[in-house]
Amino acid sequence: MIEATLCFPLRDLESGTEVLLIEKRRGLGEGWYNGPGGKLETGETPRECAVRETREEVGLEVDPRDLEKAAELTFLLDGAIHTFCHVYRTTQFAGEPRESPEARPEWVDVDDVPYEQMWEDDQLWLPHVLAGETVAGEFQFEGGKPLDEAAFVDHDIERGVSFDGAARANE
Ligand SMILES: CNc1ncnc2c1ncn2[C@@H]1O[C@H](COP(=O)(O)OP(=O)(O)OP(=O)(O)O)[C@@H](O)[C@H]1O
Repeated sequence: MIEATLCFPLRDLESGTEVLLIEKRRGLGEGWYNGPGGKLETGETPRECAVRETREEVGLEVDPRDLEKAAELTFLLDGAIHTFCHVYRTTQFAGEPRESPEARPEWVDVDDVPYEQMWEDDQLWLPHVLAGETVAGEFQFEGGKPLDEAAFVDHDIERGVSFDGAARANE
């Protein structure tokens, strides 16, 4: 099983709230929009991973204490867990987004997210994350690897879940 993270930086403008998305340039989900994120390295906590991936992919500095846990997503492929993903949002960050070999960053209005150019499951959970809610979701794909060519067949979503238990403070 792959353990991964996604981080959604948010900023308030007079025109509304914007989220920093990336257009992924290589690897899983290439060509699609997503948040900065990726797989945990050995010995790394999910928060540390989200901080590192946000720095590496778009050049923003985030303090792990400013990351708010927003979702836990389980992606199943042909009945087995393929990826478990920790999702964070933050309104606190330093620096200006810059391009990297992995990603092209783009601020988009939260009401204008390009769901048709994203993973099919994103439209089911990301609106809640962007609205400040918490989500636990399970998403089933079928048809063999790679995951981004498999068919999305079923899902189960719980909203308003708590991730704040003391034992989970580092997640
Ligand atoms: C199935 N539906 C999905 N919906 C939304 N997001 C999804 C996702 N499935 C995977 N993700 C995310 O996609 C990133 C890939 O991780 P990432 O390490 O960049 O993968 P990639 O294969 O490019 O590997 P390397 O760059 O070699 O590490 C990682 O944040 C992961 O949480």
